[in-house]
Amino acid sequence: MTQNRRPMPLLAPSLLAADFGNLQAETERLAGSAADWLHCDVMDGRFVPNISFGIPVLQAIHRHAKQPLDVHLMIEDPQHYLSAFRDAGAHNLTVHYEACTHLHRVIQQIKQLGCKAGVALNPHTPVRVLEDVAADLDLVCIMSVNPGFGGQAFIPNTLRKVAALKELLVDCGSSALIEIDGGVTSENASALVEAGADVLVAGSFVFNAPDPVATLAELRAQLAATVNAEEANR
Ligand SMILES: O=C(CO)[C@@H](O)[C@H](O)COP(=O)(O)O
Repeated sequence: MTQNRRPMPLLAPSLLAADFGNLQAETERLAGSAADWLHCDVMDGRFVPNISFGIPVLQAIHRHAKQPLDVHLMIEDPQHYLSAFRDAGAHNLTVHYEACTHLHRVIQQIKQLGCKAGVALNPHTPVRVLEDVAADLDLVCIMSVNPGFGGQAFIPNTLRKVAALKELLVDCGSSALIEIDGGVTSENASALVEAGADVLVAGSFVFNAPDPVATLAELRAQLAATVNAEEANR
């Protein structure tokens, strides 16, 4: 029996770590890079103890972006703002499990808007809470730091969580991608992909590097080697 080749993991640099004074240049320089998506962190100062940017800034990023915008809403009551973020250019809309009383309804709303629907889980939230919505999801984002700030240390328990989520998605017949967000570097990227991650978000590792475009290319090459080695051992 022939087994399907695993798709290459996607890279989503987080613009939270970019130079906000030069967002046009920061976005444009990623145009020809190994970035598959541009990760945009929206924070409201309520769900998380920080405020980043909102709809007008997302609109501005979208004007200059060549890649789809992967929008991570770290906000309370996201249901009130979904269509505004879609209109501003969001391709993926990810809401937090912890911020949604009526999560199933919010997921349906995102899909009705024509966006890909994602749910993010804080580090303390077990993956099993997604059992009854997994089949409807396009993306599950596992937070590997506590949300709110860039530049934090990766939480090692994430690796166990990725494997548990992979199992849950298979059991539920879900084709949702597994995204990891927070503290991702070349040190943990291969282990994350081996555990089952499909999308890696990296902020400070990319933007604090002397050459973010070269860093993305190196990460892409590293992950290609990881996947190829995995295929060779199957
Ligand atoms: O959502 C968040 C933080 O809340 C992340 O997207 C960070 O922006 C990732 O940044 P690094 O941990 O890679 O610096």
